[in-house]
Amino acid sequence: MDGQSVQASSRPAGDHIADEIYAIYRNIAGVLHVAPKVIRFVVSKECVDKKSNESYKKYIERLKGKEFSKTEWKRQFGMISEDLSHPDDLDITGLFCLLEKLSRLHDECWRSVKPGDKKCPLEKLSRSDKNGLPRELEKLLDKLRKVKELRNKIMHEFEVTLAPQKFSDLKTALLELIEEAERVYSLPQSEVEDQKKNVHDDFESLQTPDKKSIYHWCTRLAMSGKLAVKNLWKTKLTEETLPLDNSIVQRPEVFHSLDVMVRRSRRDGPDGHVLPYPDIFKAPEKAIIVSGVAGAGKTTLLKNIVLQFFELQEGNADYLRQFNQLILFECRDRTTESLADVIEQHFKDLCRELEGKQNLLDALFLLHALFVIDGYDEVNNVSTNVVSEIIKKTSSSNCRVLITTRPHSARKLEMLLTTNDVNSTEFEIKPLTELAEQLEFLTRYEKSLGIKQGEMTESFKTLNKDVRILFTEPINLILFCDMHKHMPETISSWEKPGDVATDILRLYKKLVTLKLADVTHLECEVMLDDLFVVIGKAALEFIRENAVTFSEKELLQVKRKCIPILKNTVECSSEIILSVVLKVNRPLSGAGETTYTFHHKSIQEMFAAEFIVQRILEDKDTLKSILDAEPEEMSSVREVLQYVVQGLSRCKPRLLKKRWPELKKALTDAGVVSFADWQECLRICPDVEQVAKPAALSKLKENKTWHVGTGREVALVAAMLPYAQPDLLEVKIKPDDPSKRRWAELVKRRVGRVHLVLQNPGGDEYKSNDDILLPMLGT
Ligand SMILES: Nc1ncnc2c1ncn2[C@@H]1O[C@H](COP(=O)(O)OP(=O)(O)OP(=O)(O)O)[C@@H](O)[C@H]1O
Repeated sequence: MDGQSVQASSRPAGDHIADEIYAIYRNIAGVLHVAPKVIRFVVSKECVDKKSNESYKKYIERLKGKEFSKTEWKRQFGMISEDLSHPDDLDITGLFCLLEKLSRLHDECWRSVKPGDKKCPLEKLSRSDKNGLPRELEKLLDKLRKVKELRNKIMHEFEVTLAPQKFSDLKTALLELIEEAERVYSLPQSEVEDQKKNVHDDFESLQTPDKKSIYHWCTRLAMSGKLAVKNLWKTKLTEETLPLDNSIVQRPEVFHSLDVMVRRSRRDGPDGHVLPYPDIFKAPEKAIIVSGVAGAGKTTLLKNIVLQFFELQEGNADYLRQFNQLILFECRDRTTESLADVIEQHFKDLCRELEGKQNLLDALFLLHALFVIDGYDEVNNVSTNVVSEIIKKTSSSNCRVLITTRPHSARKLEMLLTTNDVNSTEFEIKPLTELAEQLEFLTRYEKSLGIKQGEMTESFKTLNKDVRILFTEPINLILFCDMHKHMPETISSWEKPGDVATDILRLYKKLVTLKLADVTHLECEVMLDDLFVVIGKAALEFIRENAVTFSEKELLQVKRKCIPILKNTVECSSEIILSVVLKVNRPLSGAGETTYTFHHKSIQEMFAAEFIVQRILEDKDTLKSILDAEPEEMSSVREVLQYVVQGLSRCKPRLLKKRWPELKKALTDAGVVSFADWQECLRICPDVEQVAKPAALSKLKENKTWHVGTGREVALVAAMLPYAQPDLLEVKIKPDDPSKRRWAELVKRRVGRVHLVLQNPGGDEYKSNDDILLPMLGT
């Protein structure tokens, strides 16, 4: 439903609108209320052998003579929850799925029983139809399909939603369905007449819209809901301000269409199946989790999906047609207390009407709405209630949830969904590992930022492969744009990945210095270091509480701490510094107070890490006292600790060695335990042997065969081999993928065989691949 009003031709506009409203009301109530009633009746006839309190799962298991595992059930009956025993909560799609699967299963039952051989579990359901012939369900399913198709058109295409003719089409389709059911199930004439009469009565009662009915509110939403939400979000999401120099780009212009990998279970990691991101909506599950490391592009993906929802045109973003309303909520929000408040932000005008808020909420859950929730890893005491409310209500509605999270909170999220009986599938954002993808990504920004064509991409190509593996996440590519703009000379000096992170903080200092130079001639270097410590400390305090937004009041406290440092420089105000480091955030919903954030959470984490590194360098306090975190706060500082390890390894490797037991304990307390966790650490600290060791040992514990498929994995395995050797090492790579240095390290460190499969690029099957083969000579 598009939510646009079609203009009247010759009649007064008021009349025409009223006609439209009536038509929408009837159509919606028809598909949401009357049609499911009729289909439920048919389903009840198919299920005469099911005991009334028996769940469909138990019933099907009884017929099949075997139990379903959770995953099997999820795969085959995604829409039907495991303990559902009555179809009241199912809409037309769910009912269709149930009837289709059950009828096929019943046919299977009859086929598997030879006459006189064994007892058929179906005692009441008859195999013959009214004419004594073997029952044939295809025609019934066709009639049902017709109803389902009508429903889809009414719910998804606004021109159809307001077409009066569809109301009578629906009635005809339902009456035909009843007649077909009469034949298949040999129904007595009186029962058929009763059913038909009910349909007539229901359609009659819908002739006069009832303003108190929930379908009236569904109609209101269909008329103006989408437009209201579009007005709320479109301008706010269309532009994107880049982290450091506040350049503005148009989001749709720079959007790089990301791929995702399906994750069957958290333990096994992605199953290697790569899909374009729109395919996530093909999953049958109600909840879609999109996970990805810091800066992988989760929020950006959501924002683009929201924008595309408002621009639905023929052939574009078809995957969003299944939804007719969209609600966006950010877990970092610390002021919106309930789902009703979220609804009010989205539909201000409608909510002004009496009982509007509650009615809209109920109507939304009847319609096919998509709840888009960003950043579950950032959930706080307030937003957790809103998220729980959405998930609870989703379980018994037609809505779906799309929710993003960093990987470490995915397990908690999955549990929240499972306990609320909402099934889910997780998709992990695929890192941009290929040079071609990275260049394509940068080219868009080059164009949007007005940089000479090829200038930035050429500079990127000069990076050695070892450094390039750091740029597999969008946030790092964005920071590369900043580096290219402000400190192009440093790019050529990068030899190792660790060189890059320090330069990001240097870049901030340079930008603040430039700003300060406008107002003072004083030497700022020491002062800047002190200010960065104050800001880093504040960054850490907020992260500990899982807060990425600060209120005006909280910002004031930081400013106060800056004042003594700035005491001699009258002209320098703390505002100048903070304006470079922080960005002003008007709440996306337009309601509530203005807040402040770092340009990106990763940058907040880098600042916090820098503060910790400086404190460790003083070598006075324990890490525990520097972190000052409660046990339950430790998981929030996980990425910060990784940056600390990286920073220390670069500036004082000996100190890192000395403080490693403390750091390792802190990392473990922060939840770094499995191989996947250590691997993530190793991505940020690729040359740190202290990290490589636990990564290697945990990997070996999980698997004795190691697979290597990308240049990034070559580096990872090369770092781990000194500490553990797998039984089998299978390398399947494109010859140009790995860095020469990392590949040579891998070959040298491997004790035992390497099973190597080289995937030469198409058209170059006879490539010599000397770079890969040379290090292997003599091994
Ligand atoms: N698909 C994309 N196309 C273009 N730019 C992107 C894309 N994804 C991310 N970016 C850029 O990278 C930055 C970081 O991405 P984003 O904030 O979406 O990451 P995230 O995964 O949500 O990170 P976090 O977990 O730290 O919140 C964005 O501000 C945007 O500039």
